[in-house]
Amino acid sequence: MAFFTHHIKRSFSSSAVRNVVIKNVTIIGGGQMGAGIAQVAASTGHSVTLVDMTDDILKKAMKGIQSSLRRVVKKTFSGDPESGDDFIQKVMQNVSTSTEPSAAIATSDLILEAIVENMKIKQDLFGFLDKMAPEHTIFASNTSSLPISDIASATSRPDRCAGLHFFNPVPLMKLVEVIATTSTSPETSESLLNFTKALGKTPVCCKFLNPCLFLSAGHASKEDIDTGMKLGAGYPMGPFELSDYVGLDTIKFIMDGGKKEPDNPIFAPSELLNKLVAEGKLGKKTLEGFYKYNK
Ligand SMILES: CC(=O)CC(=O)SCCNC(=O)CCNC(=O)[C@H](O)C(C)(C)COP(=O)(O)OP(=O)(O)OC[C@H]1O[C@@H](n2cnc3c(N)ncnc32)[C@H](O)[C@@H]1OP(=O)(O)O
Ligand SMILES: NC(=O)C1=CN([C@@H]2O[C@H](COP(=O)(O)OP(=O)(O)OC[C@H]3O[C@@H](n4cnc5c(N)ncnc54)[C@H](O)[C@@H]3O)[C@@H](O)[C@H]2O)C=CC1
Repeated sequence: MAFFTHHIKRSFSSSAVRNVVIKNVTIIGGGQMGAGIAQVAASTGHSVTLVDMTDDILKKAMKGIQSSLRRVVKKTFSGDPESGDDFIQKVMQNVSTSTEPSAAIATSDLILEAIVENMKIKQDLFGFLDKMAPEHTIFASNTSSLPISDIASATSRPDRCAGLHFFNPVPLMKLVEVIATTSTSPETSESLLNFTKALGKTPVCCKFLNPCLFLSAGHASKEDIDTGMKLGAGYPMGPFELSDYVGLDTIKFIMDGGKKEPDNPIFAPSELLNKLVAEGKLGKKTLEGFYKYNK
């Protein structure tokens, strides 16, 4: 089990002299995390633009948001389905989508990146956004494992860059890490902290499992490990189920990122994980990973 040590957690002063009140949010990357964050931000009255590479991806993201909202509304508006439908409609009106983000960026208070877990691609994106965004705009990354300071180094505004690390599934998980680098200004941290609270979330720390370590060491089958962690440790999912849920490509990016710590067994390469990713078996999203899933 490894903690995300790249992420420097801090306590933030509540006496910031001035900060940006985040109202307009552009989210780059409409995959499972970006769509979930868009849903929560829109549900709490923020104006959201969700950006991805194709209209098809964005259509799928909007469909996902709508069906997740239906699940939420079933509980929060039980007994009053009409109000539930109204709520969904209002939330959906708060989200627009685009493959060409320049107009949204020009009015954004926050640009939150939730694209593929790759440093070069994230740096390229941040460098590009830096040229287009207004001066006050804060940049945040949802990265699982990459150092925020390296991503921020692609911009001319490291004081307005930070990590904002949500957990999957975003609509249900209360945790968010607000990650300040040594360059992040207190005002930026304060703004993000206030934004996080406005979303109804709480900043706490997170932990992560490398299940392949246990499997390759021959300790047990994946089924037994998952059962043990659920029944014995009280986890809602075992590590293999959770890895499939997160996405094995994302898990591999995280593990590969650990190469900087070659002596740390947590990041030991896993032949099984590499094989599954090479075969396109990325977990739940491709209907096969460690386990097989029905549509
Ligand atoms: C990689 C990183 O950088 C960091 C990370 O995110 S690590 C991942 C962190 N996430 C976790 O640890 C998740 C662990 N898993 C869980 O908490 C649960 O298994 C789970 C909430 C995902 C699913 O719960 P479950 O009981 O197995 O399944 P299910 O019955 O489908 O869902 C439970 C409830 O949640 C709701 N739900 C599940 N997913 C939802 C979603 N995306 N949106 C809205 N509601 C959802 C369901 O509607 C259901 O509601 P009811 O109780 O009213 O029926
Ligand atoms: N999956 C998880 O459980 C968690 C993931 N994260 C992090 O969130 C980020 C996104 O992860 P997921 O949503 O799971 O990935 P995903 O694969 O579901 O979605 C990524 C999306 O980004 C899009 N994209 C890639 N490059 C782009 C670009 N240059 N411009 C616009 N869109 C682009 C892709 O088309 C895709 O739709 C990663 O950094 C990941 O490490 C953080 C917490 C949990």
